[in-house]
Amino acid sequence: MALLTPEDLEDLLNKLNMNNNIIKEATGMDIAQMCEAVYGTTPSSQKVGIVPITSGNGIIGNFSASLLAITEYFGLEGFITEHPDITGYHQAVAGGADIILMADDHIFIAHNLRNGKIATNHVCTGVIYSEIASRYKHTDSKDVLVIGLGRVGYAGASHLVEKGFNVYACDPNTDFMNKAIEELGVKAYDVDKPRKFSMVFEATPNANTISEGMIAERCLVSTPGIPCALPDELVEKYDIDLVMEPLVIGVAAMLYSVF
Ligand SMILES: N[C@@H](CCCCNC(=O)[C@H]1CCC=N1)C(=O)O
Ligand SMILES: [Mg+2]
Repeated sequence: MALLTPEDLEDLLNKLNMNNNIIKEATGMDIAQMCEAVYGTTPSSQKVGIVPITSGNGIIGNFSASLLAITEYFGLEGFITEHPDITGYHQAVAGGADIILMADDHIFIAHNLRNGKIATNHVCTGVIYSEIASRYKHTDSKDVLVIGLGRVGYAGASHLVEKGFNVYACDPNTDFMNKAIEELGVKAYDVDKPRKFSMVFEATPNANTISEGMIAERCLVSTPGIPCALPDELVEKYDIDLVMEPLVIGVAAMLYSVF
């Protein structure tokens, strides 16, 4: 899984506001409304404890600070514990946190200590970005293209199938592809028989995974990015609404999913 870098997290709130405007324009809803629609919840002044974790590659600069910024963006009180790891976890609980946010290199969780709900970043990221793609208002198609069937892509494809969309998917990993066909009933996107989609959800660690044959003249591409799935020439040539932000939108979904 691609680990965030401090550079990915620079200028986070500007990126959030920019993407929120694109989401509003393309779907008629902002990110808070979208999260509320998906999870049926709203914030109610929960206190969020953010615990830095030193395992694996260790603490990522700006990561905890980004989580605090996101928490406050949604009107919640947040705090970063002075210590990491177990000592930090103890400080978060003793400090009255209702929700704990913490991540090692494999799993990033939100855990609500009051109602027991727990969420992961990879599932919530897949769900919210695929939801954004599916709500594109400039189409009446039910076809959505999902590029990438790893932990994030699979969660998004599953969400779209549940919502009744026609999901076409592609992933170079045939095991991932077969699993999604068998378990979700997605159709394999056939590069030899290109179809042009107005709604695309991409979740891969590679650049330029979207080719010209895949997209309609006017389309919405929704992706956590890192790197960008769209080649520059396509962005110039077509009228593409691109929703691409590496962390905040996924964390917003995590919080709403445990309220
Ligand atoms: N242990 C570190 C955080 C490690 C987060 C690694 N996970 C990712 O980078 C995932 C989360 C969203 C996108 N990639 C710390 O507490 O500072
Ligand atoms: Mg990507």
